[in-house]
Amino acid sequence: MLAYLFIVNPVAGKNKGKKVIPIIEKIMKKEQLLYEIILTTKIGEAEEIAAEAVGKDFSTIVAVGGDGTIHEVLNGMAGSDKILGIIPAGTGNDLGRTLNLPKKTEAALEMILKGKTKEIDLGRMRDKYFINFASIGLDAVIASEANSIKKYFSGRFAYVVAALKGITTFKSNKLQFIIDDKKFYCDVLMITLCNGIYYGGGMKVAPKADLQDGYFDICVIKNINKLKLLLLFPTIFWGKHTGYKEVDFYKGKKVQIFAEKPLQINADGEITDVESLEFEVAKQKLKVIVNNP
Ligand SMILES: Nc1ncnc2c1ncn2[C@@H]1O[C@H](COP(=O)(O)OP(=O)(O)OP(=O)(O)O)[C@@H](O)[C@H]1O
Repeated sequence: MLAYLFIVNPVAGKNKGKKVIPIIEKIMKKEQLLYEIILTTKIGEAEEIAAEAVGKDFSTIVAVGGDGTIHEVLNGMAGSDKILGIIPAGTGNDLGRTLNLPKKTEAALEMILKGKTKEIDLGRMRDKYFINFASIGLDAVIASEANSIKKYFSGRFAYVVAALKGITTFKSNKLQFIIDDKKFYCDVLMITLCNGIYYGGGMKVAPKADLQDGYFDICVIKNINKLKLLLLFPTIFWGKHTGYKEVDFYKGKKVQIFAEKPLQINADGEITDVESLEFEVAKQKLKVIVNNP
């Protein structure tokens, strides 16, 4: 049976989530397809709804919202054979940018109904998955600040405001990290494990990242003085930070990070505190509906 479950975050994208519901209903009724729409009422609920849907007769689970909603939905369905559809309705929509998904709801839904899929890697840290990226350091601090102000500003602008605050106040971390079997020790501002290319509302952090290659593209920004950092940071929007000598790139399937003090993690834009920092590319991929498989 070809049935669709739409998990809608009504408050995503400054309430854009709520506005797309009539469009979904109109098209699904016109096409006479079986569907259900469930609205989330609180943080974390999309994961519970998706996990329940895995045991039901839905072929496709559609996340309607931003990167945070997609992150929650995929955590509920990872490891199952269900297909993930995405209707971008967030402020940043960084995964949609990497996947080149249509921004208009009608076009995104049309693509979902065509149902062409791509098998995409997932990152895993203990029992949690991420699809776009996970990062520690300056970025997690900036993202946490951006999350609190993005009710007032657009995704990219909120990130820039938060970045200016973070850059001027942040202190680097001396840490050891191991990528597969190779050990590194340095004073870092941030480490980002990228599956997708973009984050932070369109920053091209890992221009060569490939969602299907089975590897993280790991971007390490070492400690530099604040003035140089102010110059470097905006270049990430165009992927031009790759030319700085303080920026290193690696590829790896497993990454461990050992820090002197506990760090926050930013996974797909959601901030969490964790004790153990161990990441790996998950064994099982996720089928995601795209325009051009
Ligand atoms: N009914 C709700 N009320 C308040 N928050 C909710 C509700 N449903 C979901 N959320 C939370 O809203 C947060 C933001 O969602 P999401 O990331 O999808 O949108 P966004 O922030 O606008 O987009 P993006 O992450 O692409 O910038 C998520 O952490 C999610 O858990």
